[in-house]
Amino acid sequence: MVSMTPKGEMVERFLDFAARGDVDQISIMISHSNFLVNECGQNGWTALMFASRNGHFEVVKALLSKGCDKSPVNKSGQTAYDVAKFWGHKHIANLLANDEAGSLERVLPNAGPEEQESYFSREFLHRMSEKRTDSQWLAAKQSSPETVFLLFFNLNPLVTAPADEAASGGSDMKLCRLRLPSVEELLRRGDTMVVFLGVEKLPESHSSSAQKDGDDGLTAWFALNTEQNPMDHLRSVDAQSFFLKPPMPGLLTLCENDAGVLAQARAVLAWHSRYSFCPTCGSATRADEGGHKRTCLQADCKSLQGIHNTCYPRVDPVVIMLVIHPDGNQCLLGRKKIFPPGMFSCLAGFIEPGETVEDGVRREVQEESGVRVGPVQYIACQPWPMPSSLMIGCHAVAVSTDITVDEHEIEEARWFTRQQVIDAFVKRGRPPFVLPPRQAIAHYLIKHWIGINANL
Ligand SMILES: NC(=O)C1=CN([C@@H]2O[C@H](COP(=O)(O)OP(=O)(O)OC[C@H]3O[C@@H](n4cnc5c(N)ncnc54)[C@H](OP(=O)(O)O)[C@@H]3O)[C@@H](O)[C@H]2O)C=CC1
Ligand SMILES: [Mg+2]
Ligand SMILES: [Mg+2]
Ligand SMILES: [Mg+2]
Ligand SMILES: [Zn+2]
Repeated sequence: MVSMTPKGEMVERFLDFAARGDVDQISIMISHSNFLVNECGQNGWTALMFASRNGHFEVVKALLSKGCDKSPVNKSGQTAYDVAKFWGHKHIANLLANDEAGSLERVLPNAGPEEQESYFSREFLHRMSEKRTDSQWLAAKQSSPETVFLLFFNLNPLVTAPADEAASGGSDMKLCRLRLPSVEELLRRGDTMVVFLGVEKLPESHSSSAQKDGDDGLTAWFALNTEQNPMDHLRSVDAQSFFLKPPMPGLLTLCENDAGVLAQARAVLAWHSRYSFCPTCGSATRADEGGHKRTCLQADCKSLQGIHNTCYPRVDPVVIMLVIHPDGNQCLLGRKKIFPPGMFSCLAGFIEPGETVEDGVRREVQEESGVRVGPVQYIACQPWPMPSSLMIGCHAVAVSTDITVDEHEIEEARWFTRQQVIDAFVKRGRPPFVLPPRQAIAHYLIKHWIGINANL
């Protein structure tokens, strides 16, 4: 054991008071020895970092009032602000945020605390769920020339490429917005699935004076899916349009604006194609409520009693997590055999019945990598229409570091340093690995981690 100088001992005592939130002792010690406010202990942490880690607002305030410097970083490159933010002490982070030393947010503007818009999450339609039971209104909208129809063939959407495909690098595909004359024949066919998606949101200035002849002036959108080739039944469709497949990576090539409505439509249509018979008794079912419900036709079926949740479209919750090494300076990424060469991503897994998000994170990480996880923090989520997952994105702190991969699920898992991750982002030299695509929440979780670690 290395012996400490009297000054070193005093610093450690001061830091201990800060970590424990003892504002009285902190104030007494500062009044005798003001230099303590900027001292760091053997592990490289200042009193401000300890107080920020443990959420001691009064200590942070006392330290700041004595002119303590907010800019020092610990061995992981984190300021006190980063530490407060990571551990979810927002009021402390706000107090520290006025610091000119700031964080990487200026460099990585997406790393802010505001709600994150993810690919597949943009909603430009108002779902108008109250209209799903209004069959007259739905029928009127289905025969209106203003109505927009999106067409799917075996769940693959009809799209057009941007005019200058080369310039857009093959992305920014647009969903074809078809009108009634194009799809009239398909609508008459009994095997076409029809789902009401919503109406276009109106500008604030819209008033009821826009209504004419009993028309509410709202533009409705529907999604259609067929399992028979629809080409012979379509009229006046752009010759350049085509069905986008396979879904991965095809669906990631849509423009941001269309990705959200695609996610909504595809998930509901996929549910219809997988649940055409009653999952309880096997009888035939009928699509109701604008395609948002399936009702069993067997009058005494159990599915019609109590909470008949089998009758509604499914959403499967999936946890996806960036696991951070106990040293704060490395993260755990894995690769599945089906990933493109060199790509590593966050671990992920389906939540099991009766499980919390936090427990799901701990179980999946341990199953797939053998690493044990302590604190878990929710970061952001993303609908993932393959076919209808909701990705719940978290950061999680490891409490063990040895890796044993479950070879059925993961080919390899490795700890990568922050520097290696940054090299992968900026593609410096020969990057040590390839990041998941920017449209995937895994990409955001990794970027967010770099963003909350300032001063890199
Ligand atoms: N947006 C993003 O950034 C990312 C999205 N994902 C998505 O997350 C989802 C889940 O990730 P994944 O690692 O595969 O999950 P898991 O680790 O839970 O493993 C999936 C396997 O578990 C079985 N399984 C258990 N429960 C379910 C369930 N409720 N539904 C389906 N299969 C189940 C299946 O086995 P079997 O097939 O043998 O029956 C499946 O292959 C996938 O859809 C994946 O595409 C994953 C990573 C990144
Ligand atoms: Mg798993
Ligand atoms: Mg998994
Ligand atoms: Mg699983
Ligand atoms: Zn039934």
